Parts: sequence; C-alpha cells; structure tokens
Amino acid sequence: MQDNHGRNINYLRLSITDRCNLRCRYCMPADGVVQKSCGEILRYEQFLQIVEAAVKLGIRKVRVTGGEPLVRKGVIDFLSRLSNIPGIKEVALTTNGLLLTEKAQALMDAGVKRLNVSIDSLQPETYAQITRGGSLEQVLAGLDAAEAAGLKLKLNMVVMNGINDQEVVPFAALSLDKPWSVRFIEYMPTIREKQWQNQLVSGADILCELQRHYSLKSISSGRYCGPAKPYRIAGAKGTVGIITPMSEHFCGSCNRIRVTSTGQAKSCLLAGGSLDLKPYLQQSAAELLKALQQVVGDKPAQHRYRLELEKDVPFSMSSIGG
Ligand SMILES: Nc1nc2c(ncn2[C@@H]2O[C@H](COP(=O)(O)OP(=O)(O)OP(=O)(O)O)[C@@H](O)[C@H]2O)c(=O)[nH]1
Ligand SMILES: C[S@@+](CC[C@H](N)C(=O)[O-])C[C@H]1O[C@@H](n2cnc3c(N)ncnc32)[C@H](O)[C@@H]1O
Ligand code: SF4
Ligand code: SF4
Repeated sequence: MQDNHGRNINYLRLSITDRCNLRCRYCMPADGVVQKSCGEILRYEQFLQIVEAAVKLGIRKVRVTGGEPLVRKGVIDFLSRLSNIPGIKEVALTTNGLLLTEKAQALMDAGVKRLNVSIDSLQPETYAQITRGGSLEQVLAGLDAAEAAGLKLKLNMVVMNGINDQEVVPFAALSLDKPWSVRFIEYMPTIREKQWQNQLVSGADILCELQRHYSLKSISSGRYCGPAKPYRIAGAKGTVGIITPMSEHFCGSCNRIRVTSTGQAKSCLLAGGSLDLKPYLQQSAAELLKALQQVVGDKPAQHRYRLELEKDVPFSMSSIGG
C-alpha cells in the first residue's frame, strides 16, 4: 500500500517480546525495563492474524525482533508458520546472537534465510561493558553456527564516541573475507540518555574513517532493503553499510510499519503515538485490515526527533524492536 507521501509500505517489523538476556547501555537502563505481564503480550496466533491482514495491505517482508526474539518460547515454530503465510516472501530476524549456537540450524529450517546480529565490539571486555555482562565468545560461536547453517548475515554495530568508535576499521575488515554485510549505526537517543549527542558518531565521520583505510565503492541496495547505505571495499567478499537515522535520515524511502509485543502498531520508530490492535483482533479480519490501513495512513513524512529533543520522549528501543 502507498502511504500519503507516495512511499510503498511492504515491510513489517514484529517485536515478539520485551524481554532480553542482555542490558545494552544504549538500549536499556541497568535494571532493565518494567516487563509486561504475560497477559499483555500478544500470543503467536495473534501475530499471525496481524501478518495475514498485513499481506492484504501489500506487506511482503517481516522482520522479527524484540527484546531478544530467541528467548521467547516457541519462536522457531512461530517463524515456521510465519514463513508459510501465502504472500510473505521473506522472514528475517534481528538478534543479539547469544542463542545462535543452539538455534541457527532450526532457524534455517524454519524458513529464516537472513539474520541481523548485533555485535558492538570485537574486544571481550568492551563487549561485556556495553552489553552489561554479555559474552563475546558466545556471539562469535553463534556467528560460526549461523554461517555453517547457511544463513545470510548482517552485523549491526552501534558506533559510540569513546566507547567503540576505534573499532570501525576492524569491523569493516570482517567483510574482506566473509560474505557479510557489516553495518555501522548512528546512536539514536532514548529517554534514558539525555546527553546522547556526546555519544553520536555521525555517518560522515564513520565513512571518513573507512576511507582513510580502504578504497570504497558505493553499491546499490536490494529489494525490501533496509536503511543502510551500502559500500564494498575493493576486493572484499562482503559489504559495509552506514545507517544514519540522525545525521541524514532516510525517511523519504521508508517502507515499514511496526507492531510491538503488546500489539501497539507504530507508523514510525521515532515518532510518538501508536494504535492498539488488541480490540481489532477480536473483530473481523476486515476491521483489522482497516486498522492497519490507518497506521499506514498516519505515517509521518519524516521523523522530527531533533525538534523533540527538549522534551522527554517516551522511547524504549527494546520495546519497539529497533
Ligand atoms: N530511524 C530508523 N531506524 C531504523 C529503521 N529500521 C531500522 N532502523 C535501525 O537500523 C538498525 C538496524 O536494524 P535491523 O533490525 O538490523 O533492520 P534493518 O537494517 O532495517 O534490516 P534490513 O532489512 O536487513 O536492512 C537498528 O538500529 C534499527 O533501529 C527505521 O525505519 N527508522
Ligand atoms: C532493540 S534490538 C532488538 C533485537 C536484538 N535484541 C538485537 O539486539 O539485535 C534491535 C536493534 O536496535 C539497535 N539499537 C538499540 N538501541 C539503539 C540506539 N539507541 N541507537 C541505535 N540503535 C539501537 C540494536 O543495536 C539492534 O541492532
Ligand atoms: S539491543 Fe537487543 S540485546 Fe541489547 S538490550 Fe536491546 S534488545 Fe537486548
Ligand atoms: S524515522 Fe520513521 S519515517 Fe523515518 S525511516 Fe524510521 S520509521 Fe520511517
């Protein structure tokens, strides 16, 4: 479906849980966020009901995220059912990778062909510091398992000033030998981080740093592709990408809507406001479809985050799923 700004909306992101086995500093406060009760979280059947309606709207790609999607019980069976919904051409997953050693093959078998894995440092201590205790070794083993299972991999690194910005080049170097897409993400502000500007490393600075070390070629991005501007280092098997939500937003080509674990449909990641789908799930499929049409209709032309900075914006990345 086209939205009111001429954009084709074909991509749905589902945050299937607000729970997580990490507490990344840029995403959650140290004591975590107040968890929703089980009764508030949508059942898998309800997510499937939403996706079936969304297909009628023109949604073709679904990305499952969280919190950490792999901690939710029954996720593999859910993904398999999702992949089998007629009209869905691609099911992808964004994960912190901690549980991949045990789940990679099952994900592949369930029809997930693409995985985005968040990994913010290649130094064990820095990784543990950013994630508040995560094991880098476990994620690296998970990446090996994912590769062995044949999953296509993208890596997500949130670049933060003075924390991991010196690792941009070592991360990019991973793309030389691996067919991975290594993406550098600008830090986005959350309600917890008032001094966010101090952490932001702009996409332009990241690109500059990469160009000091490598010869980069801009390449075109694929179908249903996300927000990354992709490049290839000369001779590399994989690619690098830069995601610049703050310094150079990509709202003009936005193709997505979101549904949170409690059934709140959001027309934009960085704009307040959502529509509670729960009441519509009790009604007919036609009513649910109308509700989703309304969400697409509400999509803003672009986010206004810079303007809203002075206010406290209730924004929790882990509840929306990025
Ligand atoms: N501002 C903004 N940021 C987004 C949007 N979609 C994803 N991101 C951010 O981009 C980063 C990577 O997100 P992923 O979950 O890996 O998904 P993706 O890059 O959209 O996925 P692909 O389909 O693989 O390109 C995260 O930090 C997200 O929060 C968006 O629509 N707007
Ligand atoms: C919220 S996480 C959920 C999925 C999974 N737990 C993971 O970490 O990949 C989705 C993505 O959002 C990104 N993210 C979270 N907080 C962010 C922030 N403040 N700025 C930029 N990206 C952020 C994470 O790095 C991750 O790639
Ligand atoms: S970024 Fe992902 S892994 Fe880290 S706390 Fe947020 S939801 Fe959990
Ligand atoms: S900030 Fe909102 S409008 Fe812009 S790309 Fe992200 S979801 Fe789309």
